[in-house]
Amino acid sequence: MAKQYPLYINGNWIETTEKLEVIDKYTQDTYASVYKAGEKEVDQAITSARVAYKKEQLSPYRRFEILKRVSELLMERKEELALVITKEAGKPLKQASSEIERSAQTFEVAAEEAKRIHGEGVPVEAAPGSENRMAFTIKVPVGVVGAISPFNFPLNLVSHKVAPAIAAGNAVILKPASTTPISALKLAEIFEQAGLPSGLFNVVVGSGSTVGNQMMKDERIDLYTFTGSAEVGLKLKQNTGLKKLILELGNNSPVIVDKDADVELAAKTLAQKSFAFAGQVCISVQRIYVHESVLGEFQQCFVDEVRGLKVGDPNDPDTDVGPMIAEQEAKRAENWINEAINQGATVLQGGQRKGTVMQPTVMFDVKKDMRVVCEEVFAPVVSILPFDDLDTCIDEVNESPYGLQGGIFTQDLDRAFYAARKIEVGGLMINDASQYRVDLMPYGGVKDSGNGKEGPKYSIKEMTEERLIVLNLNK
Ligand SMILES: NC(=O)c1ccc[n+]([C@@H]2O[C@H](COP(=O)([O-])OP(=O)(O)OC[C@H]3O[C@@H](n4cnc5c(N)ncnc54)[C@H](O)[C@@H]3O)[C@@H](O)[C@H]2O)c1
Ligand SMILES: O=C[C@H](O)CS(=O)(=O)O
Repeated sequence: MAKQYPLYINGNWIETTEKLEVIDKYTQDTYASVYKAGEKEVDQAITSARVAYKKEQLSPYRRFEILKRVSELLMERKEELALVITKEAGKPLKQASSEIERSAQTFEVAAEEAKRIHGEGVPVEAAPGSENRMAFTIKVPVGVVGAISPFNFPLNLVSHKVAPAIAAGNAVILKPASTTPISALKLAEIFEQAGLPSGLFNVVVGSGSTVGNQMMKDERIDLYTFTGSAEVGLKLKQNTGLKKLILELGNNSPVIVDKDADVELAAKTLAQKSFAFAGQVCISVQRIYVHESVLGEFQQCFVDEVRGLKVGDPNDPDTDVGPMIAEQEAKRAENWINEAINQGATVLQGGQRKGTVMQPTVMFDVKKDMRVVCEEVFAPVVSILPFDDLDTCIDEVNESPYGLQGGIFTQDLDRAFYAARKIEVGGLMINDASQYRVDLMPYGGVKDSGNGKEGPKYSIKEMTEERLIVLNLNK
């Protein structure tokens, strides 16, 4: 029988009357089931977070110790946890293992940051009439953080919310994606083992329209941190009133291969990185703008590399591209490809789908208003778009409503920096794919890709308030 996972509320493992099945995304068999949170459980989770926040004022050093221990335990349980991600998300094993390592890093960095939370001196004595005053700020936690996470990095994107929230002294209620909730429940086990007091971390599983909806309307949550689609991000913005809201949303990442690029480096890097987790990564390369003078060389090398990717069973340690999260998503990608073909596009490689597995696909002869180009494809599909003038290319790059990360391959520093100033993104990679991310760096988008930054140091800034203290002295 498939393993059953209870919810984690106030340090207790809770079984409810309804269960949700978690499917193995490759075999489509039932992998596990999870007890679903109803209104009562969501309410209990928020109440216990509020109570624990008031009661459990952990010192920064204690927060450091707990988060450091979580990081160690993640590494100790790496194999088991990687397998969970492979089953519940369909992520190829080697990419799932790397997610565990990254998650351990996220916790380690957050642990260190817990010891560096401080305010600053404010020179109020410089203002006329304030000569006898001194002032400084302190950083205080926001209180209760409501976190809602997507399916594609079920552990590390949860870690990016929970680790900084705890480092900053907050309590958390997490709603993971209902397709991939097991990693989050495993994290709760690890927190318990690491000694986090009850109530500071709670996991409630259920759909967006029930659990998510209830969370976003509850006045007792002080800050929301959401990663997911722009569509749901907008709903949160419309429903969370004046509460603080961090939004990490979608993208359709551009990368430019300029006339003086190291074409082989560009082609190999982009082929290796663009199809990771079947393109279901928010910073996946989607639009590759290639200078006409290097187009032939790039295309040949890129397509050859893509042909070498191993596609299929995510349990195979050599697999590069596994299944998508659901057949309906793979069918959507297939429809977008066919729609582009009907409008004149050609397929240089791939294009076929078998169940949930979509072949890594390279499109050419595309137009900028085709969905595979202008919307977020979130599938293993990239388009090659030729250009001859860098300014016109940058204008086209910036026509996208999104702006998370992008890239440019060039050996000309002037052109690289020119592009860095002009391209409207949260992060630009020079001589790398848009997918570059290490967990300590500031990460977040502009325009419809959201607002606020993640990366422990930056999330802690978002998840604390700066309080001013002024001393009125006699002399
Ligand atoms: N910018 C980033 O850092 C980043 C990272 C990963 C994924 N993403 C984006 O996430 C999307 C894919 O993930 P997804 O399909 O899980 O996204 P999604 O928006 O469908 O779901 C994200 C989360 O929101 C919940 N949700 C759904 N409807 C809700 C509602 N009405 N109220 C409250 N919560 C609700 C879901 O249950 C899930 O937990 C892509 O657009 C991708 O680009 C962005
Ligand atoms: O899907 C988007 C993620 O933010 C990518 S990563 O985990 O940061 O690499």
